Amino acid sequence: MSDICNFHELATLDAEARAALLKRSETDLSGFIDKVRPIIEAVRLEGDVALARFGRELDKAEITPDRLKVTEAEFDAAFKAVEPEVISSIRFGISNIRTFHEEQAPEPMWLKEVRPGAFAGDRWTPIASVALYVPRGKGAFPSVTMMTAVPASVAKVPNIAIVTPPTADGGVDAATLVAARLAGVETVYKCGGAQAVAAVAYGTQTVGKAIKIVGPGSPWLVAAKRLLSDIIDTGLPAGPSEAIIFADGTVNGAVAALDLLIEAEHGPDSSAYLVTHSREVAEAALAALPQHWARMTEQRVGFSKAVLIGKSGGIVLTSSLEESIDFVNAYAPEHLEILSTDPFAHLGRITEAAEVLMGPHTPVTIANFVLGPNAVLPTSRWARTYGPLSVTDFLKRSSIGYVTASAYPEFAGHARRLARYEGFSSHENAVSEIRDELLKG
Ligand SMILES: NC(=O)c1ccc[n+]([C@@H]2O[C@H](COP(=O)([O-])OP(=O)(O)OC[C@H]3O[C@@H](n4cnc5c(N)ncnc54)[C@H](O)[C@@H]3O)[C@@H](O)[C@H]2O)c1
Ligand SMILES: N[C@H](CO)Cc1c[nH]c[nH+]1
Ligand SMILES: [Zn+2]
Repeated sequence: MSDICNFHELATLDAEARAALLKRSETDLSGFIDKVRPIIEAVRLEGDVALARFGRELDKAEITPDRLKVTEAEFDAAFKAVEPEVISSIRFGISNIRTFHEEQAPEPMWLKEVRPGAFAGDRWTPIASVALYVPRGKGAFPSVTMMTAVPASVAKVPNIAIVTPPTADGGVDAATLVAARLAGVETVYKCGGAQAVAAVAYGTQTVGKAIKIVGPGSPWLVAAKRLLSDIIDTGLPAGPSEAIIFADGTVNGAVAALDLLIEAEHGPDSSAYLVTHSREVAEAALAALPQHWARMTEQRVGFSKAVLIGKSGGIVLTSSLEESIDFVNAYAPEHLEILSTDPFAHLGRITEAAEVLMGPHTPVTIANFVLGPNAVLPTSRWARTYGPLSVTDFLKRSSIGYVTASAYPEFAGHARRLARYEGFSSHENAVSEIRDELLKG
């Protein structure tokens, strides 16, 4: 055992203790649900006044109802406030994220001739409106702005708005505004957490109603999305960040420790494990933690220590490579690093992970910010059914069908028979001789 980081030897754990390792802070949201219910109701009834009040109470921001929308002047000031080098890195990230998402975008329409003279396919069109949630509690997230705004813009959504908590001075994080404008989004509202979800679900005097909200956030946001999911599409479930560093023993354990700390530093509600069957790697990682903590800020040391000695983090020493892979698949992490000199040797057996980052030169940080794939990813084991945020989250699909006169008789015959079997007389009539006669006359 270690007092700086959990060290679980998997073979020594019973089934209950193993199952506990798979839990996340989001697994039980009951404490948050009850507290966000009145926030949602207040925003529904009072609109902007409630948004400003919660901004003052929860974000400790100097915010008033008339300042909820970011102005042109605030955007311009943001470009002056952010260092040119940071703006250049935002441009670099946006360019890669755009390249990735343009490649990912489906063809606007395809049609296949399923039988001679009969065609069927899909058409994709943008959703009418979307709100992008950019967190601002335990950090600033221009990267989340890039990751949500770029695919929305590639999808050509006509109404895109960002919602993000106000800063103490009643503004918005400057780099978030820079990223928004460079990604093509000009509407930004200063509200966060549950009140932001309620604002875009119901609309307020200032905040426009949206039909969908995407973007990650704290359990406050996740709880509100759950409560409002009947009236707004809440997209993929993206809560507190989490990662598994899966090491096969071919890369130095100190590197594994370095990467274990990446997502562990988001907050005490995050989850982070190093999973390896190599005792040497596990012990080297444990030994390296203090030297890495010595180079981190006090706040991030506090968060990552809380994760690594808490219920959702630490080092997991397995008895074989197979057992490591089974653990990874059972955990279904948001981010997975395959820390190996031959990562592709393992990729085929990893089936449950929202993002798989290959080899020692692809740490989570690079994918979080600038690689191109989307870093808004499903958490809390939702990677078993959801993928990363993508262009298709901002589009909807319609089926297209077209039967020509020459193909019609064969299709009508089969459809008629099935309509009669199911007992739908109107369905049957519509493909009977009645139609032939009406079309002739
Ligand atoms: N899954 C992903 O793709 C992904 C990406 C980036 C970040 N994240 C995660 O998003 C989260 C961001 O969280 P955050 O806290 O930094 O920002 P946040 O914006 O989600 O949360 C801050 C908001 O929480 C609300 N809040 C705080 N205390 C409250 C209280 N007592 N009662 C009611 N509401 C309260 C406030 O409205 C505040 O504006 C982190 O957990 C991070 O790990 C996830
Ligand atoms: N790790 C986050 C997704 O889980 C993305 C991010 C942005 N900034 C830092 N990290
Ligand atoms: Zn991160």
